[in-house]
Amino acid sequence: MRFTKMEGCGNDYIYINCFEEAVNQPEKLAIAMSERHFGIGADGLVLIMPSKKADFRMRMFNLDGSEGEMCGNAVRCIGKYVFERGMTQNKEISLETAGGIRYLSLNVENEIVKTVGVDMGEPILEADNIPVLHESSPVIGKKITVNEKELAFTCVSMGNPHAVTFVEDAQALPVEEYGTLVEMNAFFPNKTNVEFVQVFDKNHIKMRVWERGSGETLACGTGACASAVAAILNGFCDREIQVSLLGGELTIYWSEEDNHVYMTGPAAFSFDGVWLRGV
Ligand SMILES: N[C@H](CCC[C@H](N)C(=O)O)C(=O)O
Repeated sequence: MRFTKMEGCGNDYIYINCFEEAVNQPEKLAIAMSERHFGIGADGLVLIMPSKKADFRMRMFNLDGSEGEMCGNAVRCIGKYVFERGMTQNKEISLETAGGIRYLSLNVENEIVKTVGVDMGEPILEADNIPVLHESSPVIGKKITVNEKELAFTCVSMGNPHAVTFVEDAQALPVEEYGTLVEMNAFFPNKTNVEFVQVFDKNHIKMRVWERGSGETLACGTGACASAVAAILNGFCDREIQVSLLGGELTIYWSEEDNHVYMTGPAAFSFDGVWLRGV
């Protein structure tokens, strides 16, 4: 089975073109391929598929085999993939995901996709729809105790669930220890992705992420959007924010006009390969 390794800000997935390859057990394949010693090594698996509702369809699986509804970094990578591999000539592309249809806008120079802008839609702030167990919406400052330390979370769904907390020093934080505890906390019926955010100024934040089903990754596109929305809701930032991640930079803009969140950032090919094991 042919595959392609791509990354967006260091958030790396294995991409399979399902117009050419058949994948029968994506959950198992995600676990096998994502494993670094017996597999390829990645944060998970992404399938590029035909769609009845949009130009293309994406399914994404975390490294533990669980399916995520949305993935911002993968959405940008798919834009680069389908354009540069001749699957479309369009620079405006619609993509069906389990979290809704997303609209991509490719910035192309000499037939190379330099960056991809994505209309990530409206952030979901109703507790029941994130979902998080909480009496009121929006969910701002929800207290969760991890290892005897109380943290306050702002909860946002970008199609997939995120819990964002603001910290003094993101670099010094025990992200793995705190991340697991929050991901698994009973307040989150579908578990959650967890973001630790340090505010530099009104237009610049740093984010580390603990991803549901994958652990700490170098970046998370939906997490960057959720963190920007949370920073704005808490009055820390203006509507255009640069998000510095361990693996790169994203620009997020939450429009007052249409309430949509817009993400712009890079996408890159790493290598093509052929998978020789089963699942
Ligand atoms: N890294 C992805 C998000 C994956 C989310 C996944 N871990 C989930 O279970 O929701 C991003 O760039 O948006």
